[in-house]
Amino acid sequence: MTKVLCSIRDLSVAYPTPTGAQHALKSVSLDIIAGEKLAIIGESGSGKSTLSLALTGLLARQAMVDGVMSWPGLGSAPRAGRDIGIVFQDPGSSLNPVLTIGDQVGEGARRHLGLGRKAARDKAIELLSRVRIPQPEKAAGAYPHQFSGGQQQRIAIAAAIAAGPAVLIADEATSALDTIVQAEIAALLEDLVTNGDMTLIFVTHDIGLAASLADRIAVFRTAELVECGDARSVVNAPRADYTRQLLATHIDLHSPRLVGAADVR
Ligand SMILES: Nc1ncnc2c1ncn2[C@@H]1O[C@H](COP(=O)(O)OP(=O)(O)OP(=O)(O)O)[C@@H](O)[C@H]1O
Ligand code: NI
Repeated sequence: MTKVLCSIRDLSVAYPTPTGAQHALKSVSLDIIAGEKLAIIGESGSGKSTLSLALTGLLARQAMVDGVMSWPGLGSAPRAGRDIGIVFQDPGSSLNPVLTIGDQVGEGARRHLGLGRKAARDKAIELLSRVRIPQPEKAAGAYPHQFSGGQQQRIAIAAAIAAGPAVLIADEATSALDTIVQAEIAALLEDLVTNGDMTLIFVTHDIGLAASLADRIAVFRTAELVECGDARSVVNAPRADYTRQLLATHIDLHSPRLVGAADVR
């Protein structure tokens, strides 16, 4: 049975600009199902990050918000860091260069789960091993610059899931990485969700990556949700012209991956 984790109805978000309010989301309605992997795709500026921030409760102060967002699956709005974790494109911006990664990963567990120093460190080591950082005990004492970009992103993911959130949002979390590392991070996210009873919201430009990872795909264009459905149907039988265009562009660029991932014939 499907359980609705979050129900979004007629959500609009606008930002003030010198020429008046500009919509980043326009009357978006969407249900997020508990335990699903939902990909949010669309071109730059379509509102994907605005939706991530609205879900996390981290919208900019000047954002004007209308509509309803309810969390029947949680009972109340999620607390950022506790019930909902988020990782961004650039792990450098979420990791503090002067703190050991053990301290950073353990921080969420200390703050939200009330663990003491020693327990938080043990938890950090467990999480680092879960995101497959080699030699996690040793790694816990090291600083971010001692790791590659892909490893830093794994560390940021470990920190985001430290408090055991129900939802993890990965906002272009793989975009800055090369293709192989990108695929590894996507596989890690998939594994964490499958084995961790978590809902994954995966924001990307890349319909191929969305098709290979997600159960459902929501397609955004200029602040509007143009279609949302089962990943296979969105890829094999898109309803919106815009989705067809995205697929056509993708097939030009990377047809083998998309074909392999989604059985497009
Ligand atoms: N804090 C802000 N203040 C003003 N305008 C903003 C703010 N954040 C986003 N916008 C505007 O809202 C629109 C949607 O932005 P958003 O970041 O949600 O898009 P996106 O789909 O995530 O794009 P990208 O793929 O480039 O990350 C854009 O026109 C953007 O310029
Ligand atoms: Ni974005």
